[in-house]
Amino acid sequence: MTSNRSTAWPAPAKLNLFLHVNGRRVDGYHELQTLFQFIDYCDSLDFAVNDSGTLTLHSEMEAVVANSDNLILKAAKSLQDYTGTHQGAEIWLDKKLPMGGGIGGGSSDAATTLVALNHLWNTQLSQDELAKIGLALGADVPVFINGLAAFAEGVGEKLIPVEAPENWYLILTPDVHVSTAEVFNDPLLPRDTPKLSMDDLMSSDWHNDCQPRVAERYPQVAKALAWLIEYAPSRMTGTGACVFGIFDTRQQAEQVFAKLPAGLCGFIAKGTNKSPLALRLTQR
Ligand SMILES: C[C@@](CO)(OP(=O)(O)O)[C@H](O)COP(=O)(O)OP(=O)(O)OC[C@H]1O[C@@H](n2ccc(N)nc2=O)[C@H](O)[C@@H]1O
Ligand SMILES: Nc1ncnc2c1ncn2[C@@H]1O[C@H](COP(=O)(O)OP(=O)(O)O)[C@@H](O)[C@H]1O
Repeated sequence: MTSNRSTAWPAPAKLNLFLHVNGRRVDGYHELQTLFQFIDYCDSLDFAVNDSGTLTLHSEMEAVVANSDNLILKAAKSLQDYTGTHQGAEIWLDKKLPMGGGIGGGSSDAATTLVALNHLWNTQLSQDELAKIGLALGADVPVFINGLAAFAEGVGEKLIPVEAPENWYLILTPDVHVSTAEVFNDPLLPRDTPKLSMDDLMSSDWHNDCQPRVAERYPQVAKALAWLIEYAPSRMTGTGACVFGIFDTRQQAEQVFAKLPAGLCGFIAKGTNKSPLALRLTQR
């Protein structure tokens, strides 16, 4: 083990408690309104800083995604380029979050890399500067950098912190990869949900406009939702494929989890309005 290894930087997952599609911009991107909340289910990253400037990543996910395509190395390189630092890092990723399921693991890994290396390299960028670098890597990176549950607008970059109920969730992970681009290119995707104002945020009808089309095209998602909805209010997160059921207590979530039939997989997590990454920073 390298002696200067800084360990256990969390990269939490997120849920989109709702995802409303309000319109389509001329550049083809969609105007969204969404409510991001973190859950206490995380990837974990270790970092060892070096003076040679080299960036290396150790991860079992290399079998699925080449290291050169990994958002962790892209984030570290972006921070080097932006700050001009000559420092590098050896990075270890313990991957727990299912990939491509709409819970934001890649974006969260990128955000944790930016926040941790800004700290360990002492490059002293502000949160806003880190969020700007992060946005170029993915629309969901800024919320992970800010570390607070947020109402988001635009393509997800305009963030207003909110206190959402910190429920317990049973999250089901259908074994299917849903392409975000494919969902947004679907001619039948509803794109006309009226915009909410902050005042009616908590009292309005929360839904996910992508859910009906994804459920229709992916029977595994439809099956997970059909089962879960029998026990709790349930929705899809992001563009899928994961779906979550909402519970008041861990015990209620566990009772339903115990009934999970063969062929469905999932996990239990607690919603949290302050990211475990933000908590890690304050503990330093
Ligand atoms: C919609 C969200 C909600 O959290 O879905 P999930 O990725 O979490 O499922 C995200 O903001 C997704 O953001 P991000 O993950 O950066 O999207 P990308 O993969 O870059 O988008 C792939 C493609 O989807 C389309 N796209 C994406 C976001 C958006 N607001 N409008 C779009 O039309 C674009 O064609 C884009 O090229
Ligand atoms: N560190 C990473 N973790 C997860 N996915 C990554 C990572 N780096 C690059 N990717 C790529 O990003 C894609 C989307 O990842 P992820 O964030 O898990 O999905 P989603 O945005 O649907 O939650 C993956 O399928 C993978 O190709």
